[in-house]
Amino acid sequence: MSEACQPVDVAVGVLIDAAGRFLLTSRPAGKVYAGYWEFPGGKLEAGESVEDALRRELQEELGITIGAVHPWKVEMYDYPHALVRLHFCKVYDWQGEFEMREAQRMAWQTLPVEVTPVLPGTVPVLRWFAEERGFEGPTHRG
Ligand SMILES: Nc1nc2c([nH]c(=O)n2[C@H]2C[C@H](O)[C@@H](COP(=O)(O)OP(=O)(O)OP(=O)(O)O)O2)c(=O)[nH]1
Repeated sequence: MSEACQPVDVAVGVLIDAAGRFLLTSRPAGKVYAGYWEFPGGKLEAGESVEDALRRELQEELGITIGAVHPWKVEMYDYPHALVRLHFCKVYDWQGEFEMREAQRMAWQTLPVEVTPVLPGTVPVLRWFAEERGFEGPTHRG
């Protein structure tokens, strides 16, 4: 029971390209919410900072080396499987070719997001983008 109350810290990368599009990736088979679209990232390992974890995860999952990490917002989300604390960071530069090392899919998106379904814990980010960009209307389908 006590484990369920302890939040799991997750580093999440919001990659933004020169055209203002952001990168979503689908969750691989075998994970909870497989097939749902999210921003790439993963859990912090013991002793890791958010930035360290993000660099490691994006290298492992996407094969890219990221440049500066800009912390954006922190959001808690209470799933049936876990309470997560999501550390969303903006990233504007990276090196290397994208490789989907976990057989995920990737999609550069703008508002409204076309891919579906979107992970519940990802939806707030789309609202923040909408506020920043003066976008009105639904941010995603479904
Ligand atoms: N990467 C990512 N995770 C998110 C987002 N929104 C959201 O609620 N989450 C949740 C889903 C999961 O419960 C958790 C991330 O854990 P994960 O299982 O993907 O992390 P991981 O890659 O370290 O996985 P593993 O090594 O334990 O298999 O955060 C998001 O936008 N991106």
